[in-house]
Amino acid sequence: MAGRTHQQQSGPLITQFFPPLKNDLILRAARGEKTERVPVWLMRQAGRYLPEYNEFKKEHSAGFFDMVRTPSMACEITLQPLKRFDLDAAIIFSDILVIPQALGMGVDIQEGKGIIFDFLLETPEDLKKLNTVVDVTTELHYVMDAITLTRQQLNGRCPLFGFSGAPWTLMKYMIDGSSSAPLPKARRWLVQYPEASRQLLKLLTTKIINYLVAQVKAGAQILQVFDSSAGELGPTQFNKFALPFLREVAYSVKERLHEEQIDPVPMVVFAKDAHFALEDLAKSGYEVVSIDWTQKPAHARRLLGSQVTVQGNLDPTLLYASKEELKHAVKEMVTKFGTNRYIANLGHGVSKDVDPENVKVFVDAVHIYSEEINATL
Ligand SMILES: Cc1c2[nH]c(c1CCC(=O)O)Cc1[nH]c(c(CCC(=O)O)c1C)Cc1[nH]c(c(CCC(=O)O)c1C)Cc1[nH]c(c(C)c1CCC(=O)O)C2
Repeated sequence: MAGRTHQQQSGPLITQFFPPLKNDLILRAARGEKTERVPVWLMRQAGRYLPEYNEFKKEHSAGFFDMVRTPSMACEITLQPLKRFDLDAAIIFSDILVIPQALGMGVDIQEGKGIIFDFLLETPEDLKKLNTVVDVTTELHYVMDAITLTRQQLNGRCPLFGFSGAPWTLMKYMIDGSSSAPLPKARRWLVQYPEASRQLLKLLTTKIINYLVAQVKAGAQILQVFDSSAGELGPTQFNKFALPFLREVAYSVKERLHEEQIDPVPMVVFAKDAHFALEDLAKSGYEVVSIDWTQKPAHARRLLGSQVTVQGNLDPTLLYASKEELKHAVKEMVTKFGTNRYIANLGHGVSKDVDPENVKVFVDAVHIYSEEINATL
């Protein structure tokens, strides 16, 4: 499968050729095709639980966003977990907060302090502070450069994920400043300022679409949209303020790629804790629905139907269990989901103090058990 893609470089489209793909398991699983084993990757597979990540950061005296903004560094960190584990996908090292940054909200991430914004959106008046005309494809060019470089360095080993935060989750961070704000003002905005909320969500949706299309042009082979704060909304608010924008992202990205004669890529939606939304998510234009660990595999499958692939959902804390317990949990997970239309992952990201050896046990166990199950079919 030769990976042909186009890359926009401040002018006409140029056609780029990347090394042929040797492992397309995840793309096949996303499209609903049979796979000889279940593909596996982990959210936050590059990061602080890897000693080589911490060493790299120290050696270069680099802050998190320095590394994100330097393509050679982002590329090296993206590849770190692939040197240790038999993963079936890479995900570009970056963050969902680059979009608020492009809109003019400075954000930093500091050890021990978490996320720090220069300012937050307090009232609709503050929307005037945003750089609404920004072209994210030029402003975030470093992400596209990192994707192109990483795709070359991967040398066809496995597909590369591009990603973005979802409109609601980005709105939530731009108003509340973190995932654990004591007084959730973002939800209050939806009630008090529904029109301004829609205006902000619409703005984010437009930027996200442009950003995801640019990532595909740069070489991303599959995309994930993180709606990590979806579960904070009840079903009514989710249907009004999250789902329509998630749908627009999926349909518009596909339409834009089609218009520009670029091959479509599978899209994954991760709406964390949105139990009530599974049936709607299955019809929202994404090929894959990623679920968190609080959902029962068989029940989730039933609600999602047979037209989408499921991704997930091991409880991330099981990476602290003994190797035997972990293997048992993986076996149970793969057995319950079955080996068709399934991508194994955690139900959320890897925590920073997990033993990398257990990540290896997780990845290998998915491969071993899914091959065993397939052999009996
Ligand atoms: C909500 C969210 C963010 N970022 C992201 C989400 C959605 C997924 C989720 O819910 O976890 C997504 C994200 N963040 C990161 C990636 C890289 C790709 C990957 O390996 O999955 C991805 C896909 C790297 C990162 N993003 C971050 C790190 C740690 C940075 C460091 O080295 O200090 C990494 C590796 C920082 C980050 N960035 C964000 C948070 C809450 C934090 C932690 C802040 C803290 O507690 O210090 C925002």
